[in-house]
Amino acid sequence: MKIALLGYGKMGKIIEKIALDRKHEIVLTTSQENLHDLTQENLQKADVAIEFSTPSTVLGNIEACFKAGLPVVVGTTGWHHETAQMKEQCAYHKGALLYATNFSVGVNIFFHVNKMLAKLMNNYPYYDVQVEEIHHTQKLDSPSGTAITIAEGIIDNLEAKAGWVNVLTTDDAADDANIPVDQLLIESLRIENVPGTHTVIYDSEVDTIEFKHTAHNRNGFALGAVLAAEWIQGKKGFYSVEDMFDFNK
Ligand SMILES: NC(=O)C1=CN([C@@H]2O[C@H](COP(=O)(O)OP(=O)(O)OC[C@H]3O[C@@H](n4cnc5c(N)ncnc54)[C@H](OP(=O)(O)O)[C@@H]3O)[C@@H](O)[C@H]2O)C=CC1
Ligand SMILES: O=C(O)C1=N[C@H](C(=O)O)C[C@H](O)C1
Repeated sequence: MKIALLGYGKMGKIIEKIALDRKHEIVLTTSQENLHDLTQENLQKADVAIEFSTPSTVLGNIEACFKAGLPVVVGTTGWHHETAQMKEQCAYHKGALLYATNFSVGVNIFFHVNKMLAKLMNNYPYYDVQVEEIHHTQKLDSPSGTAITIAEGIIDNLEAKAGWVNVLTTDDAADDANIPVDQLLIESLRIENVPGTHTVIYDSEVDTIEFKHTAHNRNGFALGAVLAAEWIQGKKGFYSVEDMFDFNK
């Protein structure tokens, strides 16, 4: 498979290595330095694009792929409020897009169990719940896309919570005193070199239940993105990673 890497930073470089190990070819890489290479002609040399850039550049890159008729796998986070618009664009261009806030198998298992746990916790209303995410200090968006997916999984399944609010803190003690009880707190912490840690915390007066995923490195995210690029070949439509990792089977 011929791959265009849109965004060639921490993730783009690991994706390149894994793609080459899986016998794929990289025909285009783009970063801020060579944006002039992002032409229809260059995109059309690829079978698929893998997009890991920035929240402010992702939408333009997706549209460029749609216009070039190129399927695109999107890992960039921080654009969840534009999902409906991108779905419309995808349909208009008869494009193919697969998006995940997190491509690792472990986190996708976590997403699945998180929903089951939230449903169960309706029976135990004396537990309050919050989400904590920790990432490296270069991260541009907060909360993380993964934390938003976790929060949505809780809100859709736990009657006590109707929405989420984010607090970005520098220490480990977010002041949640002013947060309405029907809102789910997502606490974001930024600590050097942390690839991504997410914890769902159910707390009562007598105990605490913690459900936690810790990424040891970025390889799991990158492998999932390459698997998604293989999966989307020959497909049309707007997909989420749940279509690829179907845990309901
Ligand atoms: N879904 C998932 O599983 C995961 C998602 N992510 C997300 O992926 C994104 C990228 O993460 P990461 O690689 O760590 O970030 P980096 O900052 O390391 O890399 C971002 C890259 O995007 C490049 N870039 C900037 N503008 C453009 C543009 N217009 N077109 C193409 N590339 C551009 C930057 O170029 P330059 O170097 O010149 O500045 C840089 O190479 C983030 O949104 C992050 O949250 C991260 C890990 C896993
Ligand atoms: O920026 C990152 O690094 C990561 N971003 C994704 C997110 O926002 O959830 C996925 C992963 O946690 C790493």
